[in-house]
Amino acid sequence: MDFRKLPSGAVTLRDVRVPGCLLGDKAAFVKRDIHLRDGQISDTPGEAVDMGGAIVLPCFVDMHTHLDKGHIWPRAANPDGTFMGALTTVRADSSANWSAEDVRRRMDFSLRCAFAHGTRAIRTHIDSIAPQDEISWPVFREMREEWAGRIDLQGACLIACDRMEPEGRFRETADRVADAGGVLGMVTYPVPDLRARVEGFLRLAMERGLEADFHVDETLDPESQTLRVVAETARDLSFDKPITVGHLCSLSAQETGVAMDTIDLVAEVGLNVVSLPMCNLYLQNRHNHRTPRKRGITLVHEMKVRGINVSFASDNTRDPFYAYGDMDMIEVMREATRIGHLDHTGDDWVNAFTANPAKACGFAAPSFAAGASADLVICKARSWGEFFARPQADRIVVRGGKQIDRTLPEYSELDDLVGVP
Ligand SMILES: Nc1ccnc(=O)[nH]1
Repeated sequence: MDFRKLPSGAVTLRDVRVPGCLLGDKAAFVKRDIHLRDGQISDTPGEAVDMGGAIVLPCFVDMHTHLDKGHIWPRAANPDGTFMGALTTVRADSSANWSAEDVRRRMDFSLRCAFAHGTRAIRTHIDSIAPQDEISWPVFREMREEWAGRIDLQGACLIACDRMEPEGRFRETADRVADAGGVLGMVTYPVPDLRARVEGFLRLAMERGLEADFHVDETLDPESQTLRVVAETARDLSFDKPITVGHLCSLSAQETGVAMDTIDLVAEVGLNVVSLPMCNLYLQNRHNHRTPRKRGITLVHEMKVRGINVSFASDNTRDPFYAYGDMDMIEVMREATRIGHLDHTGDDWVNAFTANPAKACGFAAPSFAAGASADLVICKARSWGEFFARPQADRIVVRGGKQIDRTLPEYSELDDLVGVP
């Protein structure tokens, strides 16, 4: 198997393995040949290439990112690695530096990384405390257009619940989001009038026909139970668009009965869950010079058995909320598998990086059927053991039937924006 170059015309990938769960098959992998022709998966063979049993995955969906914050680290490092350190550092940097040009160049950098690693669709949160919404949303719209056909982009506004005034300036932000075809997003903390705020927020979404996406309980304080308020309010309002809830770290610190009761409610209301294990591992349970004891990942196994649509995503990249990351969903798979013990628990977790996030966000479902767009990631691994043992840096990414150039952008491109390390 030549892992450098596929032929440029119609091709048959001979002897590849597709995860069975992506084909509705119970087997861990299904061995088959895949024909690519005219940009699509085809029934008609092309030039045969022996792939030696390589795993083929559909391109990834990264449903929770922050492209507007990406790569500010060199000029805005988190001083102590904590959540508060992240919040205050980002606030200062955004008010000082987030011009349209600054946001555009950093977003484009992240999109090029994501594309090179094999991601085809991304939802990004966009910090939208006025007046930043006026700067970042037009940039997002430009980028979405520029990247159409390579990466499908969705935007969700991001604002803390105590800054979100449903009768005030936030109405304008909601209009801007609606006008851009975006998703209404908010961070929930345990504030005294949270229920009224969530209700006001969801009513704004309903009036505009918008989906909702919440950052919820990103803390290990077991008393932070805003997930219940989001679920109950959505149920009481009969909110009928998809809702995504992200983080949910505090569930992992709560007494089991309390947490399970809340998860049952999440299943009943049909919320989509996205876990961000890399960012959680970085920020949660951090006290300098003390070894962390907790991982912060939400209760993904308990959710999965209850039929909740569970996904994983990148979250932040090289910013104060997460110092590392490269928009690489195979890194997310590797880390999530280690952090959350996704191994030894069945063979269908790959859905949580492909089909589940597509469903949560309404992106096209991955498909290996003839006629589907040929958007594939091919790895030099014949089992999950081989797959997870290496970073798959030599993967092939095929988009629209063609192998893409996977060269990553150089960090030095951003030196004039963010400083030289
Ligand atoms: N984990 C995060 C919470 C809030 N904002 C972010 O950018 N990231």
